[in-house]
Amino acid sequence: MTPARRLPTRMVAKVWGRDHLPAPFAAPEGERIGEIWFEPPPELPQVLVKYLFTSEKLSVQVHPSDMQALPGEAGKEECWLVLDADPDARLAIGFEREVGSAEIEAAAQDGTIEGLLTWHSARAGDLFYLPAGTVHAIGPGLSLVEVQQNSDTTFRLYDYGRPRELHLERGLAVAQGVPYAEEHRGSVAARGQALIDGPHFRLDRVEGAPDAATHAAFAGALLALPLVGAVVSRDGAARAGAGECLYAGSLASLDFSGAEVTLLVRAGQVRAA
Ligand SMILES: O=P(O)(O)OC[C@H]1O[C@](O)(CO)[C@@H](O)[C@@H]1O
Repeated sequence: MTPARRLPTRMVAKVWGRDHLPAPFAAPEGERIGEIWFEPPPELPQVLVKYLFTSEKLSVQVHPSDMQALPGEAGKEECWLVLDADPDARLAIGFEREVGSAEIEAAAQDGTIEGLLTWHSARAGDLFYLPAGTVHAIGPGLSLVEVQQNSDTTFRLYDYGRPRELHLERGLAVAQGVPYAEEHRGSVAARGQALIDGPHFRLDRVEGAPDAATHAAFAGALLALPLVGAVVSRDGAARAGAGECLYAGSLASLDFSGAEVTLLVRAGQVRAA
């Protein structure tokens, strides 16, 4: 088993990102940072974890499943755990009513697609799981952790006239014109510790040290992201504080005595095609 180590981060500038990030993050002078990625380690290549910080809307977009992805691409299911939200922050997931492909296409072209989507209010602790094919957009004023399949395959349907590439044809081929299923929405208050146990990844939120059930659920390779406090490897070689991410070969190799709130992530049972 390779020793635990802190993962390198990658800051990604986005038109919808922020000039000023909440502590402990800091955007380089003059850069509008939207995403902070933790580079997936070779021992756990299936999942990618990012922080997202918005000041404007993301594109209206959709991702393919593994089955729909072309060679060289990967499917992308994702979930969002909201960390902080402006009082009026919202995100769009799914349609208000069933819509056909022709209607989605026309609405993407004339910009009315925003009005066809369901805009959900978002507060700290809210949780949203997005199966592939779910049309979505994240609104301004949100800080969240995104756990996703390790894939960068995004099809933009509409981008508010911003000069970025659209992928209408491929997006329409995978977009599901249906309302968002309520079962995919949750919260820390309602779900407690085990937040998502899906085909592609598992996400837990642990306060203090993990209990026996969590140890059983995280027997193999995992990522530990402290939100409050710090996690260290028992050999003392690696440490992560808030805003950082540790890779470890097993949960048992980590010491949580300085941890207050930590996210744990591991791969699910389905391997990318
Ligand atoms: O195309 P945009 O608006 O930059 O959004 C892309 C981003 O949206 C997300 O898919 C979240 O919905 C991120 O994983 C991705 O990097």
